Amino acid sequence: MELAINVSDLHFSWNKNSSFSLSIADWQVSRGQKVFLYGPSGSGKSTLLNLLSGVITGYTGQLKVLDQNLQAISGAKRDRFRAQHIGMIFQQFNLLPYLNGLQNIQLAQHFASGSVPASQAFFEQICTNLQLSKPLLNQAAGTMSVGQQQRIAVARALINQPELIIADEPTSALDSELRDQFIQLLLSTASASTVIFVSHDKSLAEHFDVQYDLAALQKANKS
Ligand SMILES: Nc1ncnc2c1ncn2[C@@H]1O[C@H](COP(=O)(O)OP(=O)(O)OP(=O)(O)O)[C@@H](O)[C@H]1O
Repeated sequence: MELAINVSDLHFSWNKNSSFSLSIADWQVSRGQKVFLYGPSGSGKSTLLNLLSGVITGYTGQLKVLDQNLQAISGAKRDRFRAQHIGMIFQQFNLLPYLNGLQNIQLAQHFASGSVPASQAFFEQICTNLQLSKPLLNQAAGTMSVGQQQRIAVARALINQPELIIADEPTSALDSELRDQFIQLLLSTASASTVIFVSHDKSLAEHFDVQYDLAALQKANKS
């Protein structure tokens, strides 16, 4: 079984005085698996995602993401690895408001320079799946509705065909019907990728292959 994520004896604290620490003794995610990760506020979901994407380091134990030990390489290499292999979707989408939809998507391609550029056919497939019309691609992101921004953010995360997609509470601004539609859209467009999707909302778990409660994952490992 090829692994996308392989964790053993992972331990992380923000600093010596921090009351919070994240410890996972053993956790594996296979390539292509669609994973739902939930847990209450403050349980460490964003901290774990930041470790998985190499945004933070300074942990002890083993953490391999797509067979790469992100702590063993330089910050610049980590940034390049993230741009080329990981697509990220955040709660606030992080689009640049003065750029249009297309330019926001192209930014991801710019940062991933060195990887094979997406073909026009793949770009068009993403636009069709995510219902991104030409007028929307030409519209400034700052003037888009939340749902439109979200679809642009997904296109940006998928355009480099990353092996791993990390989504941190990307549905919190949507009502429940749009939430389900959004997840189906994301999972069908990212069918070849491993997806780690984080939310407080357990009712979304049914869309995924496997679900983890982060608090239980930590406790189970301690017992
Ligand atoms: N940069 C930081 N420096 C120090 N402590 C931090 C930092 N970021 C987060 N923490 C602490 O780490 C703990 C876990 O936070 P984290 O954001 O990972 O939780 P979460 O499960 O994602 O929460 P939420 O669902 O509310 O977003 C919290 O106690 C938080 O205060």
